[in-house]
Amino acid sequence: MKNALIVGTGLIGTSIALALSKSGVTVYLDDRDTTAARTAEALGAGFLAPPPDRVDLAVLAVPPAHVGAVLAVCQQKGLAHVYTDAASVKARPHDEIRTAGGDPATYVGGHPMAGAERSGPLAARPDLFEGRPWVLTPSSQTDRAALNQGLELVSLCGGVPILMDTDAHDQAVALTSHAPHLVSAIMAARLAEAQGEYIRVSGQGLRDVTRIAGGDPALWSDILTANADAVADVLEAYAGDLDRIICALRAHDSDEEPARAKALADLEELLWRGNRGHARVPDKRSALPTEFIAVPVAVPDQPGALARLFSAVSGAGVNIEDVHIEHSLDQPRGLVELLVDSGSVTSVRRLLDENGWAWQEDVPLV
Ligand SMILES: NC(=O)C1=CN([C@@H]2O[C@H](COP(=O)(O)OP(=O)(O)OC[C@H]3O[C@@H](n4cnc5c(N)ncnc54)[C@H](O)[C@@H]3O)[C@@H](O)[C@H]2O)C=CC1
Ligand SMILES: O=C(O)C(=O)Cc1ccc(O)cc1
Repeated sequence: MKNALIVGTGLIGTSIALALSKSGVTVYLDDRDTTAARTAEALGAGFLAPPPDRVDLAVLAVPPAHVGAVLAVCQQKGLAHVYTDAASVKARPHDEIRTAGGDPATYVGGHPMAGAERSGPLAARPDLFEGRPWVLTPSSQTDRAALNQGLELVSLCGGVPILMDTDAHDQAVALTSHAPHLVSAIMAARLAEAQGEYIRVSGQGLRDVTRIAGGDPALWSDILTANADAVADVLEAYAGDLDRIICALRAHDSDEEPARAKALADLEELLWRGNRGHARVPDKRSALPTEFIAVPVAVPDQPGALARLFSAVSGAGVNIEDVHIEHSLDQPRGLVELLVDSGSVTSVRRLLDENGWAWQEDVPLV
């Protein structure tokens, strides 16, 4: 791929543009919000100018409801040889392409399974898609060349391609992304009016399960309404579990021994099933080929402490594959887990010792 056009320079479009520019692709930027497009250009994502000739690929990183119409306009102008999008739902945009007068042959649907709860170009990162699944949804009308260009895009962004049909994609993300987003919002919504005194008593777990509730409500209502039936099916299954658990909690101190036993069995069954489901959630580690070790390090809650830690470790050319930070509110320190290649652990520990960092026993992750 020599050149590309990104339409929609928010979080996802700018992240794709940054990754492509880093790989030497000439990137042109377009957004109906000129501030977003200028910001993306200032970040080094590409050029805010119409492409002088037809580009190899146009990526439409606009909200799902806009994909069909934007594609039809871009195709009418002949801006690119091939088109893809990044929308979190696939069946409805695909149908809308036909009604908007678009050509399905030069289009392959796409959905990178990476993002954030923040929107806009300032939240973008060139490594956002590194090791992450990226679904492509070619239809029977998609040209082979369009699929190949989509695969090249995924590869240039460091993603892991997964081919699916649009309905299977939408059912999958209802389970893994859309219904979980709503549950996160339901939990966070309970806190909106709660007493401040209660909110103070919050642990890291609450932060984990409510993080995605910070997402843009306008974008998420577009996503959820475009996949409404599949999301409602998953919520009904959650409701079944909730009903059973409410009954179990109400019956746990019943006078009847069989009722107490059933209540406990129902509660434990859900908790064990939860453990099994949690163990199946893939993360970056499972997409990476080598064995990684987590090295936990105590880090003081001081300005510049993280920067000093990273520069100490990267001194030996060690690549930090991932970082988990456990903040302890009201504590003068946090725990930072550095994820490194097993072959680098000895040098990492030596560097930490030499620079006065307290590390704990390493934990093999795979
Ligand atoms: N936020 C996330 O974590 C993820 C989002 N996605 C999908 O990526 C797409 C973009 O989402 P974000 O980057 O998060 O949103 P964003 O709000 O950060 O960026 C969207 C951009 O599209 C522009 N835009 C809207 N309509 C337009 C139009 N008709 N023509 C030109 N520009 C237009 C907006 O001005 C905005 O700058 C959405 O379809 C979303 O479903 C996919 C994966 C993750
Ligand atoms: O913030 C996160 O962790 C996400 O999982 C973001 C995300 C949001 C929407 C998508 O369609 C895909 C990924």
